[in-house]
Amino acid sequence: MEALNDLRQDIDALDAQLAALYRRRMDVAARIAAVKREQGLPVLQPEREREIRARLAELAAPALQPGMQAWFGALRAASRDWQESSPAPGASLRCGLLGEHLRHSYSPEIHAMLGAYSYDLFEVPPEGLADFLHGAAWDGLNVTIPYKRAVVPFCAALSPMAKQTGSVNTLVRRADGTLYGANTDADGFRLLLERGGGIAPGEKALVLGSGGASQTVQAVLRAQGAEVVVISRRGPVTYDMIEQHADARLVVNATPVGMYPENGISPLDLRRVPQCRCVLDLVYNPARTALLQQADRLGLRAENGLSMLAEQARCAAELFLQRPIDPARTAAVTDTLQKRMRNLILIGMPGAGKTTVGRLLAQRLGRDFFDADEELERRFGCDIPTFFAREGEAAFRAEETALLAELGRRSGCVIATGGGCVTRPENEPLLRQNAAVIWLQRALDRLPVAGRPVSRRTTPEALYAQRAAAYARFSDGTADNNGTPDETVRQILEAWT
Ligand SMILES: Nc1ncnc2c1ncn2[C@@H]1O[C@H](COP(=O)(O)OP(=O)(O)O)[C@@H](O)[C@H]1O
Ligand SMILES: O=C(O)C1=C[C@@H](OP(=O)(O)O)[C@@H](O)[C@H](O)C1
Ligand SMILES: [Mg+2]
Repeated sequence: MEALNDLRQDIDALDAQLAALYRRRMDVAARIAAVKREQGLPVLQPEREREIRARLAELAAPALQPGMQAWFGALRAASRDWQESSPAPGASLRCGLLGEHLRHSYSPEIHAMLGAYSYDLFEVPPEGLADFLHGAAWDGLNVTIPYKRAVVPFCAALSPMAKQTGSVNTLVRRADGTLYGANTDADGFRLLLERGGGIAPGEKALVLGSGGASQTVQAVLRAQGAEVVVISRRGPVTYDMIEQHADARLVVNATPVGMYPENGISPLDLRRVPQCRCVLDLVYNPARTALLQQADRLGLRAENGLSMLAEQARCAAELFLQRPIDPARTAAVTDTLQKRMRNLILIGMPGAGKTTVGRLLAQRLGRDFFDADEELERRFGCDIPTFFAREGEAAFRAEETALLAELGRRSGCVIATGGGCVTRPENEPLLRQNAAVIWLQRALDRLPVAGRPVSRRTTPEALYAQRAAAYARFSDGTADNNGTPDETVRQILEAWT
């Protein structure tokens, strides 16, 4: 007979090993929790649970199965509780954006995708700046206008780029309480430049504007060996001297010209820079400024400032958290933001379902909905046939264009247009500046004509022949509306959100 005590020693030793394995298992579980959190995955994934149970079934004799499955089931439940409650790294950090007047900022949204820290907007008047920086309300900050230079004297140490440009957009309070200032706008612009195809040493780049953002852009371009010419209204090289730099290969807009709500204005006619192959606009609202739309038309590479915004935030988050964040996250953040910011605009034949599908789509997305025709009827104080009869089509089109200019500069809305909005070429940039424009298609014999003055004076076939090319030119893609409105909405959600 074996001695009971010896056997108990064996059991105790095994328990000690199991306890050590348990600790290791929980450590791995916490790391899994961090990855899941970063990827937005739930802790419990039933598919994975099924897989594990099937695998365990192979690992013990049938007689041991019930007990072992129960035991591992309890282990996994404890692991899930642990994953739910394990604190995310940085969860206790208080970060935010420092500025004087912070209007709508995308930074809280972006940082929510990058880390678990809190992120607030800190509006501080100039006379309160020193107290705020010395105060205890924050651990890490992004800095914006007008403080990027003003915070430099408060820093005990600066990153090389912050030192070189005299501009700080990221501040962290270090363990010893002193402040470290960095310029991650430079990282952001480096990425934007790369997306635009880069610049070769000796190539000429025109930088529009001479303010803070321009200083950072210039420093990055010079570091890559570019010949930088700064164009500004009052500097040594003004806009009327551009022809002397017609050999420039790259144009960077570092002015706020064309930025919301001043949409539609361009700082420069790109035809004056005939050798240019790429245009980078630091503006990201609207997504396609007048400058970038012209670049598109001329067949040039064109990039807005959204990826720069996302990359400067990712690099700032690395400093807040003191750990690396996968560079691929920038593309994911940019994509999410771009989809959230842009309008979804429906165009297409009268009666194709723009109003019906648009309203439903907005409802599904929880977005604001605007129907151009309804909006005009409200303004006219009468329905569209009455307005057509009284004022004529030209007057209607003029009002429609003015309305599209207003609606087109919004963000994140669903907009149903009137079927004839493609008859005026000037409406195209208004619609496209900040939107995915979707051509809604429905069989011509299903289109109603009642209440539609244009449809009543012609046939759907003739109207379609007149307009099809314009619908194609104005749109980024199509959606088929021959099924139910629900099906059409699903198609659009799938492809465009
Ligand atoms: N997918 C669909 N299935 C059935 N009827 C539809 C569908 N889409 C639109 N309709 C109907 O067609 C008519 C015209 O739709 P509407 O949304 O007013 O078109 P639009 O705004 O493009 O002129 C409405 O009576 C609407 O209910
Ligand atoms: O096709 C057109 O020229 C028009 C279409 C109508 O809108 P729907 O497309 O919503 O019917 C309305 O804007 C107006 O009657 C002119
Ligand atoms: Mg309509």
